[in-house]
Amino acid sequence: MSLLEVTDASVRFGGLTAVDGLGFSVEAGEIVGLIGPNGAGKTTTFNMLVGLARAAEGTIRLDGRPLAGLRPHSIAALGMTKTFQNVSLFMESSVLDNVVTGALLREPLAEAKASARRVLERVGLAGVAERPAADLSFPERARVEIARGLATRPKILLLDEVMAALTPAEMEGIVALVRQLRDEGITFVLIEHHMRAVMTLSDRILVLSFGRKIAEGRPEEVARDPKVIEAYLGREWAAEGAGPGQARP
Ligand SMILES: Nc1ncnc2c1ncn2[C@@H]1O[C@H](COP(=O)(O)OP(=O)(O)OP(=O)(O)O)[C@@H](O)[C@H]1O
Repeated sequence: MSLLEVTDASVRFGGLTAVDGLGFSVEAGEIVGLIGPNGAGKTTTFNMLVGLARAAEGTIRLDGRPLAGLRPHSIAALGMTKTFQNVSLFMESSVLDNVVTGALLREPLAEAKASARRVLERVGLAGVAERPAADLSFPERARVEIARGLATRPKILLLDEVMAALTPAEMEGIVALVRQLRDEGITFVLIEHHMRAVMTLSDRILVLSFGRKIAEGRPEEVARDPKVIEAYLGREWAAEGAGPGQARP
């Protein structure tokens, strides 16, 4: 049995089908990349998985358990949570308090604080625990976002563009952190527009276009798939070759 199994899932917003008959599975210990053009349905897929968007059709199972009708906190308690697109920390709050919000899912405040400190140690941020999140560098903020997810003690953590604001050199540290966390037993699905990062990190890649899965396979297979090059990669490779990634928010 796969850790996560999605079968024929669709999400609609009025007349728009943002996720269209999607099926895929994720094995425990994998790092799976989710790529595709803007508007392809990647974030909606994550929202559907964690209970923030309702699947009109299809089934989602975590460890064999159907998630239909469950709210985000219940799904997080079962072991799946996501980070928010482009990092969305409480900037005025301390790094520690940002991470405590994740730990409070499972524990009362005093224990949650102790757990959050352990998580900050794990991601290399123990030294900045008391600082406001706004004081941190972009790579440190990406670590806090990951730490907040980790604090919920996920089996599977969905990362939504946590590297969006990073330079290629800064991404290397996050890539190494994700690998380390996977080696410690956490499964990842990541949405990322930085192709070098997603290609290096992922064991397997799913490609979405207009809400449908158009390809799936090992990074090198996906990278030479003509459908993927046409729908997405041609543009992304060209953009990366032309200069630095996205502007910082
Ligand atoms: N809450 C919503 N209400 C209506 N339409 C929505 C909503 N959320 C997303 N959509 C639409 O659903 C489609 C898929 O959007 P989604 O954000 O999932 O794409 P994405 O692949 O994550 O894009 P990006 O790479 O730009 O983040 C888009 O057409 C988007 O405009």
